Amino acid sequence: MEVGFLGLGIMGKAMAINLLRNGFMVTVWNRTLSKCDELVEEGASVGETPAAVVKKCKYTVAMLSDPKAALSVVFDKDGVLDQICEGKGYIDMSTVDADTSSKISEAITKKGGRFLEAPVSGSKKPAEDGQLIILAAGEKAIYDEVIPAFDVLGKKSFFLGEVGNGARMKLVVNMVMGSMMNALSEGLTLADKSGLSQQTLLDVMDLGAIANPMFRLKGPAMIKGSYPPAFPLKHQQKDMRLALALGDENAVSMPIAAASNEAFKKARSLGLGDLDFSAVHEVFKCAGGSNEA
Ligand SMILES: NC(=O)C1=CN([C@@H]2O[C@H](COP(=O)(O)OP(=O)(O)OC[C@H]3O[C@@H](n4cnc5c(N)ncnc54)[C@H](OP(=O)(O)O)[C@@H]3O)[C@@H](O)[C@H]2O)C=CC1
Ligand SMILES: O=CCCC(=O)O
Repeated sequence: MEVGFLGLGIMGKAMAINLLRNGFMVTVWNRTLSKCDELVEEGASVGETPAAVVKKCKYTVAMLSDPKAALSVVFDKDGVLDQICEGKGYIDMSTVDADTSSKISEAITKKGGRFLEAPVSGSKKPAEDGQLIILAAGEKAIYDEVIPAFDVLGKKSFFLGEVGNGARMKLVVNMVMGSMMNALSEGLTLADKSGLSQQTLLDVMDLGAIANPMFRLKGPAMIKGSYPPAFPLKHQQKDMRLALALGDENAVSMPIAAASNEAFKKARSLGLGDLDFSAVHEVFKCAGGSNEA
């Protein structure tokens, strides 16, 4: 199967490499074109523009930072819309809101193309290992056709119905995850200020009902103040913002998510946006003071 891939950031690069290593022919494009070089070494071809990629491939996948990027790659000059037509499919795996996804879907289908949104749960390592969780929605026929690619990228795919449901599900999941990260940061800071060992706190939690892979993976690095980016904090704050907007639309009160969003915003204002989202811990350390050296 020949697949186009637009967006070679942390996630897109790992996903495109996985496709190449599993026998797919992949044509890549990235706004910063030099990022395509590593993919070429893995056997990819390069398209000069999103339109050139769509022209060449029956299916094109996008993995872009946010709604602005997702819209720009479709609607701008030399974008996806220039070449999308009957017989071609566009699969947007970026995390965006349902409105953005619907706008893209409408424009693609108006030109005879087919659209699937398919945001993912799972971060850099699951992307490298083909262990993502895929939250697809849109046209079922294209979903069925691209299952071989999803089977390479992920460990489980869900088809959630009409366009927008994949985006909504993804935002709810990340809203919970972001709030959990804030609770962990607060707990680590409280333990430290109370004279307790932060590592012992992690050990205790890992044996009980609130044990989870995220605390296990991120906790030890957070104690050390180390935040190499797997999921950039600026993207987590974007997801919190979009989840809060979904709450507004549905009159759902979300005080925990709102407080967490404030902490992520504060972290961005401290220049931590490109670090891992666990760097929100620094906000709590600043507010609470730290007994760590
Ligand atoms: N990292 C993670 O753990 C996860 C991320 N996600 C979601 O996946 C998406 C990608 O995340 P990730 O790979 O981490 O992000 P990165 O920041 O690493 O990569 C973002 C990508 O978007 C491109 N981009 C940004 N703005 C524009 C624009 N205006 N026009 C064209 N391209 C643009 C970047 O291009 P350039 O290289 O030129 O800057 C880059 O290819 C996001 O929606 C994120 O929320 C979902 C699950 C997990
Ligand atoms: O959107 C990012 C999700 C990160 C994760 O699921 O670990």
